[in-house]
Amino acid sequence: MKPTHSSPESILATITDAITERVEPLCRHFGECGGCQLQHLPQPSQLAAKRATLIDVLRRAGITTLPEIQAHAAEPWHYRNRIRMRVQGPDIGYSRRASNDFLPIAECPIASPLLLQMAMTARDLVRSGATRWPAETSTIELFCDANQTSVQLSLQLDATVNTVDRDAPRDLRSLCETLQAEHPQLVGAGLSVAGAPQASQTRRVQESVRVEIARWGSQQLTYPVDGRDYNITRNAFFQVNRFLTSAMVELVLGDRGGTLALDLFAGAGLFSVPLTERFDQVIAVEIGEPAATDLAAHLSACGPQHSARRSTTLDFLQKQASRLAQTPDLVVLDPPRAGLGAPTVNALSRTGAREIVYVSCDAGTFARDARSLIESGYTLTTLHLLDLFPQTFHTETIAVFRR
Ligand SMILES: C[S@@+](CC[C@H](N)C(=O)[O-])C[C@H]1O[C@@H](n2cnc3c(N)ncnc32)[C@H](O)[C@@H]1O
Repeated sequence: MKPTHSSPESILATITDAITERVEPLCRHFGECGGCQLQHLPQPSQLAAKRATLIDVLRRAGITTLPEIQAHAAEPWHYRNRIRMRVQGPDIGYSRRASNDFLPIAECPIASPLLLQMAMTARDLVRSGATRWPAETSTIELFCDANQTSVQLSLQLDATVNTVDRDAPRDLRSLCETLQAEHPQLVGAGLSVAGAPQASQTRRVQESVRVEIARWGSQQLTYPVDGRDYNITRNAFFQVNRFLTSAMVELVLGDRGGTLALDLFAGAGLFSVPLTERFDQVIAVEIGEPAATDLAAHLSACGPQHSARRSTTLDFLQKQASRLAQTPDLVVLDPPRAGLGAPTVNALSRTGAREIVYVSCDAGTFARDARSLIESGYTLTTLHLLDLFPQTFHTETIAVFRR
């Protein structure tokens, strides 16, 4: 196998340089801001570039026989249901491109319009002295449902549990009440500081360890997808593109059904819940909190035959999967960017699963894992490319493997 020398991002940069069709970027911050890389290309060219990158990355991993790549795209602007911004003084912004320097921003056309408006309102309220950020606020995160009916606010402080300002909970309440008067969609908020990670946690989970020190309002919002209501706790993972969530569920489900399905890296259960309508038994595995608690609540409402396990995928596969009553008909995998890695692929293939649906947000680790799955006897039968992150170089794939 030829080693991969270039990252998918650098391959994509080379491909976009070769595309001659250009459009005027919509955002005044484009070029300076680290968030978007592709606003100068029309969406079909962005998709073409992502398709070429995917093929290239798979080829470099030694996978040359590919099914036809089926592309899926939706509205390329205002799609993000979650934005995470930096706070500096009264201002809100992102990081400058290729730098950690702060860039104050006044617009973000990939964000849900309501979330951007709320961020700007909060900034203006603080600027005017009507309220203030809790001392040491470094990050603001806003999360809404697809229809922008409810919003959760998270503030993160650059402090520890021991150094946090005693007025911080009161400042949070004042900020939320003032903001809610302008935007009644605000349903809840939380204030957190970085917590010490535990040695047993994976890198992805360690990054997100937060200790919540104050709360306001409710802790969840209801996120309807295809007529199913998901109750999502403020900081739990949820797919970020509000226009493509339903398409993702449809692609993962297809016309699948059977006796046993495993949903690994299950989050709050976006795929697990509809799988319970098609399979006699669903076992869903998630390690991160608060997603694991949301998952357990969602699955317990689906019937006693279905279960949520709070575990890493690898631990589950190595310690519990051998005790399964039957071979899984289906395994759904949706890992973070780090992908699976060899130990997980090996443990997975020992389950004998007949079909694997692998949802990936990183072409490089997907290509590595796809090669390992093929070497362990699976065939890549279907490949979808979703434009989940328009205007950026990020790719999302859904791949089906069978044996
Ligand atoms: C990309 S998200 C997918 C979630 C879910 N499938 C969805 O669509 O909402 C990945 C999830 O895997 C969880 N996770 C990260 N590392 C894990 C591990 N080693 N074992 C199990 N879950 C893990 C994260 O907390 C996160 O909820």
